Amino acid sequence: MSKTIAISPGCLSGTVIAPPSKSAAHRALICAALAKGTSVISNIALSDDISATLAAVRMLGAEATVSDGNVTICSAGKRSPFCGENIFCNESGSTLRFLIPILLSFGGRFTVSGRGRLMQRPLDDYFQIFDQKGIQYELRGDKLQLEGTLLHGRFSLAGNVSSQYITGLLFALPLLSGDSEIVVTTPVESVGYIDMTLEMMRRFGVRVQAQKNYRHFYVPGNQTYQPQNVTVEGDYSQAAFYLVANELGSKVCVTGLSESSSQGDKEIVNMIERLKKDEPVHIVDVSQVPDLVPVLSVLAAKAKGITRIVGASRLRLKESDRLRAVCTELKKLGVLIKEENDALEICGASRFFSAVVDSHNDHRMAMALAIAATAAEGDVVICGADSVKKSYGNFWEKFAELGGAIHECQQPMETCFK
Ligand SMILES: O=C(O)C1=C[C@@H](OP(=O)(O)O)[C@@H](O)[C@H](O)C1
Ligand SMILES: C=C(OP(=O)(O)O)C(=O)O
Repeated sequence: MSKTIAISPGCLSGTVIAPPSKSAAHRALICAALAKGTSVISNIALSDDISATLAAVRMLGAEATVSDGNVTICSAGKRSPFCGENIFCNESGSTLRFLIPILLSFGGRFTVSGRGRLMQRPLDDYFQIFDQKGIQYELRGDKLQLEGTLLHGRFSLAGNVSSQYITGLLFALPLLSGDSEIVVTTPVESVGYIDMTLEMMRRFGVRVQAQKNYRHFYVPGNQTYQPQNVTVEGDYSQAAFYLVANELGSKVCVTGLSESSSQGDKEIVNMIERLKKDEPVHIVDVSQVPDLVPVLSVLAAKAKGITRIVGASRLRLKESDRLRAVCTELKKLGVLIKEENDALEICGASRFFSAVVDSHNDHRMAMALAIAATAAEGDVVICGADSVKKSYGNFWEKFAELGGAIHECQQPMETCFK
């Protein structure tokens, strides 16, 4: 049975260390697995997504030992072709899309699988590449069977569905026996994530030339990842929950964030400043920072004026259809909000009423609703609250440590209201 949590209104206060960046952790673990030698990746939190990548790293042939938030990875940097292995990615889009080209660089026959919504999230740009490159594939339910070997050459794909395809190719192509290029056929969204990939690859000694505003990448082949020790920096997309809570009256000091970070989600700091301005309409383009939308919507509901969150079409392709989920759940709290194809329009100065809301099995929804609950006028009950473990396993413990008034509910739901 999934967890249901009731939250009584009240501000949070205290200090919290931003959890390690999930995006940086995926990248560091993968680069370490591709390097020949020993790398130590420090400040790792074993969320479900990172655990999935860690398991995949072991399937790449690396030994990985976890101790006290540090992962020591000892790898030969390569493995023999696969013969029927299954790589389970749980619900992690990053794990799935980053790993597919890497696994194909070793070649053979294997399955990648997932659960929840994962295998329904788009893979079409990869399928088009497979059709062109003679890689066999069959998607059946939660399992994708693959057979073939990735060869160097020219790869073209769209830039507005998921940057994770580009990251996956960038990781794999330097391992191939000749040079490659990636041609991106539409303007690139989520550029900050590509920067994080290129930065991590540079740290592991691998070079790529990004050209024409990320529409073209030249990737020399025959490169070798060099082992590296990396400390994963704090996560701005998670810090965003506390930073927004502060705008709703809380006093949380978030430590462990790097001001020089290449995380696109650092933009939350500027977005908060913009929404403080007394303007009738705020237009916020989220095409580079999709993960901020659930909590940004909570902020917009309390800001002055109307906020239009635009450039948000890919939000429908995440753990939930996040445009539908945000709209449905904020409406239950009493917010005037409208969903469009690729946008949300939110009326500010809203009151949040007592309600039973649902996370849609989406960690960022659960956490955004928890922040809304701190400023509500009565208890808010969140169903599917354990979805937070996808990215932030101890979110509820931290929330309680900061003074969040939560209690776990037993069914039936009415017992949740005190
Ligand atoms: O590369 C990454 O680490 C990520 C890229 C983004 O996905 P898209 O590029 O598919 O928008 C983001 O939503 C996801 O949480 C993490
Ligand atoms: C979309 C997310 O992750 P992923 O794509 O890796 O599942 C997320 O963390 O919000």
